[in-house]
Amino acid sequence: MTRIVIIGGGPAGYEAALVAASLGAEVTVVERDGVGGASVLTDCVPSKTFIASAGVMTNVRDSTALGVQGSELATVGIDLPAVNQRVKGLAVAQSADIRARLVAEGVRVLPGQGRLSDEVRGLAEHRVQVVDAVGAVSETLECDVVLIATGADPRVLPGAEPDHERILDWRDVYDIQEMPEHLVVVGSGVTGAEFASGYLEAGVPVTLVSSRDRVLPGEDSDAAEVLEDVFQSRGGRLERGRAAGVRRTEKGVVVELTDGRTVEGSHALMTVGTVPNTDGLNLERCGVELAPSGHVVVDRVSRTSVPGIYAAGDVTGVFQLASVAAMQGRIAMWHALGEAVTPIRLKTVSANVFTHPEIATVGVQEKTLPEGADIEVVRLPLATNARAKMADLRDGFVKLFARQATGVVVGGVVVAPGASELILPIALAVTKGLTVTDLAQTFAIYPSLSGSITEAGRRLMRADALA
Ligand SMILES: Cc1cc2nc3c(=O)[nH]c(=O)nc-3n(C[C@H](O)[C@H](O)[C@H](O)COP(=O)(O)OP(=O)(O)OC[C@H]3O[C@@H](n4cnc5c(N)ncnc54)[C@H](O)[C@@H]3O)c2cc1C
Ligand SMILES: NC(=O)c1ccc[n+]([C@@H]2O[C@H](COP(=O)([O-])OP(=O)(O)OC[C@H]3O[C@@H](n4cnc5c(N)ncnc54)[C@H](O)[C@@H]3O)[C@@H](O)[C@H]2O)c1
Repeated sequence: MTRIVIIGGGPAGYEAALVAASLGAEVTVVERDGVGGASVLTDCVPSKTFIASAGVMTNVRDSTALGVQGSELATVGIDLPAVNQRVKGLAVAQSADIRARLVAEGVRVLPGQGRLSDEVRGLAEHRVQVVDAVGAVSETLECDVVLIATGADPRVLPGAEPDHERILDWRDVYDIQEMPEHLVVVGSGVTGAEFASGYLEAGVPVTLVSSRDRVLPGEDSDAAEVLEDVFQSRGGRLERGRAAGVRRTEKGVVVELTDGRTVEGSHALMTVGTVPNTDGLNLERCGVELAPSGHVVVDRVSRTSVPGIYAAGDVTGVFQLASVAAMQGRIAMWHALGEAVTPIRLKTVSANVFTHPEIATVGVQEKTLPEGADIEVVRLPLATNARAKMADLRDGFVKLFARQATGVVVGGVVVAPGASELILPIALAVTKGLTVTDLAQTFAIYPSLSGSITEAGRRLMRADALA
């Protein structure tokens, strides 16, 4: 029986464990904080749960336009301790569910910090030590396959170290007892944009410090523009600049920018990226290659430079998404256990920014298209959609990319409330090589936002030259 040790129990680790167990391997997961990983306990699940509450505030605020009375923002508010309790309760419950599933499938779950302890490089067998809370080795596991799935932690900007009271990272926010009087979010990547949008929705004055020309530099620029416009129209403040440091004052915090300007607030939320968790794993000693960024280098079937050692998830820096982490983990196990496996296809990954409105993307994107590429683009503003008009939704659009010659759909962007749900037909088309005609001939519900997707297909459909 193949013996597998997985270090890290987040989506990469637990999904890999489920696959390996179903294929008859002997599987041990070593996890230092809790099954479900940062994804479930501190990052993805908690932030989306918080955003669910904040989003209700937006619905209330916007309902006046639909003729609803008594919905003035002054009369509603967020009960932060109740929201925090809900966030933490849900995370703990989900972690327990995943743990129970692993145990039911015969996976051994060991608490502790895992580290490789191969004494000689290149052996077919590997060793993993489990270190307990006081630093003692509680067990040494011998195995045929190791999966490194240790995730990533918040990057700390020197001079802006979180004090976890006023200078926060995104894992601290569920411990504060009162809503910030004025939140300064530093960093406008996906994490910064989501929290800035969420707190603004919840009624907190927010300043977003963005070191780039546009927030969300990795996203479609039209989508980022919509987001900036909505953020500012709702009272959010954008401050272009790079933070050099953050210091506490008597009343709150001062964010110092590199050009000498300052931004004051009651709290600062640091969202300046992540660092992979590779410290103390003995990777270099065992010959596992790391990129200059510190991420573990893997190929498309999650192999590292050492036979029998795989890596998956945020520690690899390949698209930091729970869905990608999980797929990399599964692929690693299919490969290690001799199953037929398709190498990961990153162009088919769909991703969503949970702001208001949401931004969902899949496939090729405009900014990465080479000059003169054989790609046609159509963009339909949400404001032209009948259902959107009924719900008074004005901000957003559907964008579709297709090959000119064949009509095959190769990418799309949806900016709308619920874009995370609306992207699926485009993702399916991209994954399965469906054409704009396939989309155009699909019945969408009338009236529905998804009608804009089939309409985009029709706009790109060409007359049949053979008709
Ligand atoms: C604020 C925020 C919101 C996000 N929202 C989304 C979202 O909506 N959708 C989405 O797809 N992605 C989201 N992400 C990204 C997503 O959380 C990550 O891509 C995902 O957690 C990666 O999973 P993972 O298994 O690689 O790592 P993790 O979930 O980080 O799990 C790794 C685990 O390994 C443990 N570990 C580390 N070192 C050791 C060791 N030596 N021994 C034992 N255990 C160890 C850690 O404690 C952790 O529990 C978000 C990220 C952030 C920061
Ligand atoms: N909805 C989701 O799926 C979701 C949500 C959150 C995060 N994530 C993923 O997690 C990963 C990390 O995201 P992130 O947003 O935490 O990190 P990031 O690295 O994507 O963004 C950090 C931002 O901070 C900026 N920055 C860095 N130093 C700065 C400074 N001194 N002053 C001002 N700005 C500064 C950078 O320019 C960058 O735009 C990403 O891959 C992201 O996709 C996904």
